[in-house]
Amino acid sequence: MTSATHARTKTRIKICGLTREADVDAAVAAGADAIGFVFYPPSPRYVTPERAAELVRRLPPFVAAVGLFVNPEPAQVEAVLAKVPLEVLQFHGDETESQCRRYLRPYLKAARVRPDLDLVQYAAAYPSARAILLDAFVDGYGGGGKTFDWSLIPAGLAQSIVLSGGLDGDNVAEAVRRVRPAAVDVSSGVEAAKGIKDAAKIRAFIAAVRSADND
Ligand SMILES: O=C(O)c1ccccc1N[C@@H]1O[C@H](COP(=O)(O)O)[C@@H](O)[C@H]1O
Repeated sequence: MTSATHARTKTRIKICGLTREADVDAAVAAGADAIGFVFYPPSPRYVTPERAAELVRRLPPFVAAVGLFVNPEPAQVEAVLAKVPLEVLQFHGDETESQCRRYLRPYLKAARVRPDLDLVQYAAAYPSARAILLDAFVDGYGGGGKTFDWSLIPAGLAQSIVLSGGLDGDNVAEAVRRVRPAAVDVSSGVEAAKGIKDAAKIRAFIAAVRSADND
């Protein structure tokens, strides 16, 4: 690197929907920045607070635990927070800003992207969000392994972007080069089956992000 070139800020990487010790260990070993636990009971990746607490204990310092919720009752979030030391909350449903910020934790607000969604207006409704997580619109709220048209992402959103939706080891480098998100989030694209991660796919995903960071 010459004095005229600058290293890019590295794209943060979240691996979501973990249910097994081996998958947590694989994600950490591969260099994930954050691990996500799904507290949405209809999801095949759902974990109980007790199970998530066991898995979080394996995390080294500075790997963040993220809790994913869809339209939760406050009592559900409080019950999880009483048992699981989560650094960040992820709201993937139709929660309002005041519903997201009542827990006094950094949070990501998911936008389910489709052509008729005004993302600038959407992001403006969540000024307290740490980032807006962009996911494809799918039935059932998320985790569907579906990409969306990245050209729908406007420049100059007020918050940082976490890009998700159908990312995998084959497409994430292009996604990072085109969107330059603050972070990427993946579930289906690093799985052998729903809720069962594949260590080789996790490694390939993270290597692809890092190669794009260096372009
Ligand atoms: O993973 C789930 O089961 C899930 C359920 C409900 C809402 C969101 C969910 N996952 C999140 O969806 C996006 C995209 O995931 P994928 O990579 O396309 O499978 C991601 O942010 C997951 O955290």
